[in-house]
Order: sequence, then structure tokens, then C-alpha cells
Amino acid sequence: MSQDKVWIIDDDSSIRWVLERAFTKADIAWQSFDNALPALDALEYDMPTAMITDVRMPGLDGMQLMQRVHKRRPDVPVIVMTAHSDLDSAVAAYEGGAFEYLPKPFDMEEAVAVVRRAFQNFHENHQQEVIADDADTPEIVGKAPSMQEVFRAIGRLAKSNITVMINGESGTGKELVARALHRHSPRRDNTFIALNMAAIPKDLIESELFGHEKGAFTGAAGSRQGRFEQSNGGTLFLDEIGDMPLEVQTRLLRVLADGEFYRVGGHTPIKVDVRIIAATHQDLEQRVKEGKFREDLFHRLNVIRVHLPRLADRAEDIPDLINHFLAAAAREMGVEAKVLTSDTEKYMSSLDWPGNVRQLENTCRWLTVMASGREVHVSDLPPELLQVDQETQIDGDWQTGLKRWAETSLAAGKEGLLEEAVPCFEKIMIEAALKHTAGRKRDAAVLLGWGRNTLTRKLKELGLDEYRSDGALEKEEQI
Ligand SMILES: Nc1ncnc2c1ncn2[C@@H]1O[C@H](COP(=O)(O)OP(=O)(O)OP(=O)(O)O)[C@@H](O)[C@H]1O
Repeated sequence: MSQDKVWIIDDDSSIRWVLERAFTKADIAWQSFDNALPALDALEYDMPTAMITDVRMPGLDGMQLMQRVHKRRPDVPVIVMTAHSDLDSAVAAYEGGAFEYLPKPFDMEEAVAVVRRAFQNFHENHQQEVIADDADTPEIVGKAPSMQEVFRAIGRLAKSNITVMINGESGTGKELVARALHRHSPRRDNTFIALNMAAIPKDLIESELFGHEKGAFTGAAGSRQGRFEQSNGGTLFLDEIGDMPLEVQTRLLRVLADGEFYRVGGHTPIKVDVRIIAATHQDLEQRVKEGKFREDLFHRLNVIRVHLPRLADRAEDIPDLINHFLAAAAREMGVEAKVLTSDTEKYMSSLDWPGNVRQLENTCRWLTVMASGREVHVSDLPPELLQVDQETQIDGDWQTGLKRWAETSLAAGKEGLLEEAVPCFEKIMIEAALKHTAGRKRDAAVLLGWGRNTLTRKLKELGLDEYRSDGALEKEEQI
């Protein structure tokens, strides 16, 4: 879109006139319609960045217009002006999906400010829309700032054919992003092929990529096209590129430089136009240093880098992802979607998820099949997720346990958390120290980093002043 534009829809010419003047003054492009139908027609070939419409109009009213606009262009924010500044019409406007409600009379500054906000909203949504508007591309869930960064990169790269390198641990969504890049590129009508270098036996990679001629090697009964030829005009996604054998790297570099290659055992050069998107979970710079990855190929592939965060590093997305996967699993299996109790959601959000989004997705499938009730409780989770919890506690990661306790208490509406936690914490520390010193308070105070008097006071406060380490009364020290 070259310039932001607001459409004004009102049958009242004086309102149109003041709005037009205000927008012109504010340097906002506008187009006016004196009723809803011509605006709907215009949507067939044009799209505004925002609309401002009156509610009461002859023919189609403003609310009906908004409904129809949302069906066709759900991302266009609609501002509704109404003469009735009552709650009901405001609620009705918002329920109908209005971006903003402007009760008449309003001043022009307000109208200009709302339209500017609507423009901004359009652009924010549009970035995500670009990613989600295609039925073939699964939605990419992510509101964490690190994912917004990824969305922005996809948006910016949408018109280009540039080589992209995607970094991220296994299961973080590298292939999903590669597909999104393809679907939003000028190549979208051609093939997208995904190949995982780590999954193909090393000696077959070359013929898989470049094809072979009949008799090129034992077992090559006929000639065969490789993936490069098959994805001509489209995109080839090379996953786990760090595992590509050095000889194949050399050939890949040549194709990237010359746009042509030979099939294995072939003598005729084959020209192709393929966009490469590569991905890896490895540190490729390190592989280059170790001599396992060609530096020139690295630079050739590393033109634009997109980094996908670990799931645990964007824990704020976990609840949305869970809902997304539970709904998808329910659809797949034709059952009602499970819902998580808030404790379960919190617990799942605090886990480490070494398998990232894939592991979370699999867990949601598992829950859809295995959880007995509609509500999923922590105890319904697969045993390996509960074990992790025990292990972290045994490992001494007491902060995780404490964090979880704090979150659960807050969720339960508890107040004065420190009053409960601090004495409990101190009691545990004191008891451990006294146990370690066989009840000798002087030594225990040193271990704890307190003075003797502080320890004595704390023992009193905590009701531990009768403490006996081994059943015997402490005689040796009267501190
Ligand atoms: N942000 C996301 N929103 C929704 N689904 C996601 C998201 N990220 C990943 N997924 C889903 O998680 C699964 C794993 O993603 P994907 O295969 O893209 O990961 P990957 O990084 O390519 O993994 P690997 O490196 O192991 O091949 C897929 O089913 C994908 O659809």
C-alpha cells in the first residue's frame, strides 16, 4: 500500500465536509461516500487503511456495512460514529467489531487521532495477516517480541527472492517459517520442497539434490530428477544444512554461483532458478572454524538471518500455543477440545520444553487422547513432564519450586506472600545449618553468615529456641 487512506461514509454532507477538511489539514488521504453500497463496491478493487462510518444511513446502515467489510477485509479497522452516546450503542458497536466508537458530537482532533491509531493498528495486524491469510500455511502463533521480530522479517522479505538462513533449536518452527517465506514470495505458485540433510544417508544426498543419470552408480536403473530440478522456479528448504557433506557443499556453492549443475553421472548442464532457504540448529560459524563447513558457502547462505527463539524463552506464548494445538487436535480427532486448569497452564508454561513447539504440540495431542475429563489437571500430564519437575527439585533448583509456589498462591488470590515464605525459608536454612553442626549454634551462625545474637533472636521468633540437634540438650554453649 503506497499511502494510508481513510474512507468516510456518511449520508450527511455537512459531516462529510468537516471530516474531509480536518483530514486534509492533517495530511491524511481520504475518499468520501454518501452511502454504504458504493463503498462496498469500491472494496472490490481498492482497500482503505481505515473507515469511518455513520450508523444511521438510508439503505445499509453502518453496522451492516461493518459486518460486510469485515467479511471481505477483516483487517480494515472501522470507526463508528453515532448520534447516541449511550452505552448500548457503544457496546453494540464494539460487539460488531468496531475499532473505535465516536459519539457525536466529537471534535475533529479526536477524529484525526482515532484515524491515526486505526492506521497504526492496520499495519500491526497486517504484518500478522500476511502470515495467517493463507489456508495452506498453518498459522504461526507468537505474540512474544522475539516472534514479532520474526513476523516482521517475513513481512519484509515477502517480496524478495533473497537467500535466508533460519537458526533455531529443533522444533522451534524453522520449517513453518520457511513455508511462510515461500507462500509470501513471488514464487508462491511454484513448488516448495523441504529436505532434511540429517535424515538422508550421506552417500545419497548428492543424487537426491542433483538427480542422476542411468547407470551413474550401482542401483541407478534409470535417470532421475533431483530436488533442484523439481523445485525449479520455487523454493528449496535445506534443513540441517550443517550436516551437509563437504563434497555436496562444494556442488551447492557452484549451483548458487552459476545457477546450473550436472546430474550425477551427467554431462549436460542443467539450469535452474531456485531460491534456497537453509536452516540449522548448529553454530555454523563454529563448524566453519572446525573445517566442517565451507566458509564461502556460509557467507553465501548467510545473507539474511532469522533467529527462532527457544520455546522456554518465549513462555508468554505457551498458553496461546496450547489452545491452538488443543483445538487442532480436537478437530483432527473429532472430539471436544480439552481445557487446562489455570494451574496446569501455569505449570506447563514454566517447563523447559527441550523439544520446543514440537514437544508442546505432541503433548497436546497426547492430552486430547489420554486426559480423562474435559478439564486437564497437572496430574493428567504425561509422566515425563511430571518427572522433569521432580528432577529439577532434586537437582536443588529450589527457585523453580518457589516460583511455582508464588505463582500458584497469587493465582489463588493469596496476599502477604513474603510473610509466609520468608520465615519458612529461614527455618529451613537454620535447621539445615544446625543439623550440619550437630546443634552448635555458634558454628551454625557462622555457616549462615549471621552473628550469634541474630541466630538466637531468629530461633526465638521462629519458635525454634528449644532446638536440640540430637536429642541432647546443648550444654556447651549458652549464647
Ligand atoms: N509458532 C508456531 N505456531 C504454531 N505452530 C508451530 C509454531 N512453531 C512450530 N509449530 C509447529 O511445531 C512443529 C515443529 O515445527 P517445525 O517442523 O517447523 O520445526 P523445525 O524447527 O523445522 O524442527 P526441526 O529442526 O526438528 O526440523 C510443527 O508441527 C509446526 O507446525
